[in-house]
Amino acid sequence: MDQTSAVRARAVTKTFGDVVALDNVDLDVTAGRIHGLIGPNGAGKTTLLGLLLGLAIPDGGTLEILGTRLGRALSTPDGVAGFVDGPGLYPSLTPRQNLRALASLRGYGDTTIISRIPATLDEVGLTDVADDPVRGFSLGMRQRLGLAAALITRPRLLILDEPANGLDPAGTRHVHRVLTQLAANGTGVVLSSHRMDDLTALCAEVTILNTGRVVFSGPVSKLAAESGELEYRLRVSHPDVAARIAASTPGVRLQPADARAPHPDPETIVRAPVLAMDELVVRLVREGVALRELAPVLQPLEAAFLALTEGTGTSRHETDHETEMEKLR
Ligand SMILES: Nc1ncnc2c1ncn2[C@@H]1O[C@H](COP(=O)(O)OP(=O)(O)OP(=O)(O)O)[C@@H](O)[C@H]1O
Repeated sequence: MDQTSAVRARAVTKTFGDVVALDNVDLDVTAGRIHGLIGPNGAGKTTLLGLLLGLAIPDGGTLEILGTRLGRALSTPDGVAGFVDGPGLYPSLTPRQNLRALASLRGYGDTTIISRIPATLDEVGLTDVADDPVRGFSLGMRQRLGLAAALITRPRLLILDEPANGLDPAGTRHVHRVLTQLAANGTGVVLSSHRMDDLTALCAEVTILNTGRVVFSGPVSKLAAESGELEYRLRVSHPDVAARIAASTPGVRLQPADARAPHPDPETIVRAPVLAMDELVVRLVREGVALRELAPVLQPLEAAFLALTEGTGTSRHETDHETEMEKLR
């Protein structure tokens, strides 16, 4: 057994009636890394997170968490914490009381855990509202408290479902810092999210699920490299000259400008592999065209995600819906 493995899933399958939510899924998460889990709606992410948290049992395959193979019992594996479908909180209690209650519910009512409550609330930025009822909290504040409830047990594997949901930019940065620090201290993190910017910022590795199957798993850099051509947005001092140079650079194709993104400076959109882009930039500069902005229209992770999953998302829901419609006709 690899000492650094936080999750090792092999050929995991889970079905709900006719729906195959997970189909022969392999997953490797290394201790001390943040591993992104992505997929269209209905891809099986929540189902997989639920298995890792011990909320359900796979129908087939094997699941090792922190070096221990999971049995058939429905219980959170030792060293694991987190939430799916939003954190479960008591609205009438304060954050401090919530953490006490959760600690004792999980059998962690000892003084060590209780004594960590103030520092944990501080870690997620809730000290000022530690004694206010959760009922009046915003979505972002609830998310922070959910994170605190997971952190207080000092997990070695943290499972999070859209932890930045409802957070403002400062809150998002705060949560990013907390997760990065946690991973630096050796905790493995599985982070399911639809927010590609969060995943790009935090994850070195991702697994992409589509209709219950793994369509990619590995380093984000490999995924970006495999995505081949990307669309780039250029803002330059002389757009007409830039368009002419782009059109004559091998491997570069001019694209229609993005009408949805009006901008005071006209933009040039091109599609090209990275080496052709290098050549274009060299040519622009040589011709005296100043480059003011050069950025991918879509982040490489998002582009690869769309390429791997486009047209198939929610297909099971649509099929179900169509079947229901058939019945009604
Ligand atoms: N308890 C359940 N009973 C029946 N079907 C279920 C159940 N849980 C999940 N499913 C089905 O399993 C499939 C995977 O669902 P899951 O919630 O894991 O997807 P997801 O990737 O988390 O989607 P989303 O991004 O919308 O949260 C879907 O087709 C869903 O309808």
